[in-house]
Amino acid sequence: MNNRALGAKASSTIMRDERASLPRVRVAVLGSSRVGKSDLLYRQTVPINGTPVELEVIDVSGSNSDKFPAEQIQWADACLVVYSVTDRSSFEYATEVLTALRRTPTSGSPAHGPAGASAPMPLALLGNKTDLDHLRQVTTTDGQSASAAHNASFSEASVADNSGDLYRCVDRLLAEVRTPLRTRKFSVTKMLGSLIGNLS
Ligand SMILES: Nc1nc2c(ncn2[C@@H]2O[C@H](COP(=O)(O)OP(=O)(O)OP(=O)(O)O)[C@@H](O)[C@H]2O)c(=O)[nH]1
Repeated sequence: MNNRALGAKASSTIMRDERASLPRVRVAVLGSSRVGKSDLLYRQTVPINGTPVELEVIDVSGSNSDKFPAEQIQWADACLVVYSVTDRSSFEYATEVLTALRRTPTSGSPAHGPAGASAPMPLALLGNKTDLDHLRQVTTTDGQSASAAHNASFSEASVADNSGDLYRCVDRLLAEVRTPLRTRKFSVTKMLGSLIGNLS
């Protein structure tokens, strides 16, 4: 193995080790077929309320996109429900999913604190494919009303355009996820820094 390969291996090990110790936040993506879910999926380290967490955005619809994945959302810390603004039936399915999610008791997933101390699951509704405005079957007002009725945040985006709307939508959703306490580390450096700061 040459130095470059060794270096790459070492840094990937460090990244893996760092990631392994981070609290994990999982966002479940739900929605009908062909609404654009696969472009939404990612995994990366992000800060939530100042704490770095390992964020996973995962499609839980599986092969049968029109069946409510009750079991798969049990581990989720937040849900992102997606429809296409060009497909009325995908919007209707999204509103059914929001209703079902609001009825589903939240589990004791790490980001929601100890089991039993359940807070409402943070939900976001996302209308995708706004670049196809001429084919619209769902108005912005429809989306806003449905999200307000289910206490979900609302965004529209063109995921294909990669305009940053998606990240703003996920950011808003994450702001509602309580910071996981499970593996938060006590920072001696920070504590010393603030002590010295207070003394000087
Ligand atoms: N015009 C446009 N097309 C999009 C956009 N997002 C996704 N698509 C297209 O929509 C089609 C379906 O996207 P997918 O990501 O496969 O949809 P999905 O929801 O994962 O579909 P399933 O795997 O069947 O559940 C693809 O051809 C995408 O290229 C968008 O913002 N605008």
